[in-house]
Amino acid sequence: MINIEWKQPELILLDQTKLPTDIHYIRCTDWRQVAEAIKMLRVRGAPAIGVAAGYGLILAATEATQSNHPFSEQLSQFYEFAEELKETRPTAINLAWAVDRVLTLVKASISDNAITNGEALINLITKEAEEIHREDIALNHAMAKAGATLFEGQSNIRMLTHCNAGALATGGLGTALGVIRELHANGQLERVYADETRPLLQGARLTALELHEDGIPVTLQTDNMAAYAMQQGLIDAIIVGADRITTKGDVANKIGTYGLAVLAKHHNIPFYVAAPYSTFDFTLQDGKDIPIEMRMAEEVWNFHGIQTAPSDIGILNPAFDVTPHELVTAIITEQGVLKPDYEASIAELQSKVQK
Ligand SMILES: CSC[C@H]1O[C@H](OP(=O)(O)O)[C@H](O)[C@@H]1O
Repeated sequence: MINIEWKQPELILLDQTKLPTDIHYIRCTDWRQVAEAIKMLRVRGAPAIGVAAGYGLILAATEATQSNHPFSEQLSQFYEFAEELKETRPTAINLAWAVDRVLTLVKASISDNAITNGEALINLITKEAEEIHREDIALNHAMAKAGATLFEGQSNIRMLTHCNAGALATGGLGTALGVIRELHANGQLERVYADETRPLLQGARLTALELHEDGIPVTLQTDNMAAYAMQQGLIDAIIVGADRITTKGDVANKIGTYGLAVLAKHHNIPFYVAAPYSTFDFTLQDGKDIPIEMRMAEEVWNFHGIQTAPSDIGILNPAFDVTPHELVTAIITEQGVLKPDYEASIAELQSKVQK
């Protein structure tokens, strides 16, 4: 399954809301289609929405430069479109990171008079969007290798994961699932316990699908079974992805992650987070300041058209929660494994990736 593919002049996205039963691709020729796909989680996963947004900017620039207006006005229109794309989901920093990376390059090229027309603008954005995608694929492989170092000498590993941090959440192998794939390839993995991950079931629909297709033994459990699995001694380690990590190591990830981290502490089970450098928010120290996306109520009282609760009651539907750094055993990145003191190890990461 191809998750995201740029085929000039279209961005082809696998509609993940229809998995695991239907393979349906969306052919985006308008940046608004990309924005809708991100908002409705047709494409989802922190790195993947960054990659998709990068390609969405090509479509935005194409529309903005089709008018007969002066290039300066076309650029203003492009910047407006870019901001709308950036605002589709607030928590995953990779979306803003990708848009800002392209905009920074565009503005620098404009000020150097390196681009003076629509064609040059589109070519510049296309190259950068493709580079963001290529980079994410490479980062996933490096992260998988780095994560496997935490399990040297171990075998028959039983791993619990939450939501989907796999190929469907990235441009490549996956973050958490990239490490899982590496351990499987090394013959070290016994089984993965996948939380179904209510309300949108990314674990059941996506992670179980990815692992099953790869021949990796997977056991699906409802989210409220995770505590039982740990209490019964079925879990050796937990590995999850992330949507935003602060400079002191607080981690925003899919709702339910914080509860797993508390349980892991209680049961003395290592709790690992896997994320590329583009998931770190080097401007934010405290996890309580991470904006948490509150999603639509019907995602909780309804699933695929089946009503599962009264529709006129109060509904709480935060898409993410924040795990304090004290509960995180290690953070796996493409640059290596970060361990406490996270302020120091994340500062070292920042110096490596921003030099
Ligand atoms: C590779 S990390 C992906 C990260 O994004 C998911 O959220 P969503 O499905 O709402 O985009 C989840 O938090 C994953 O851990």
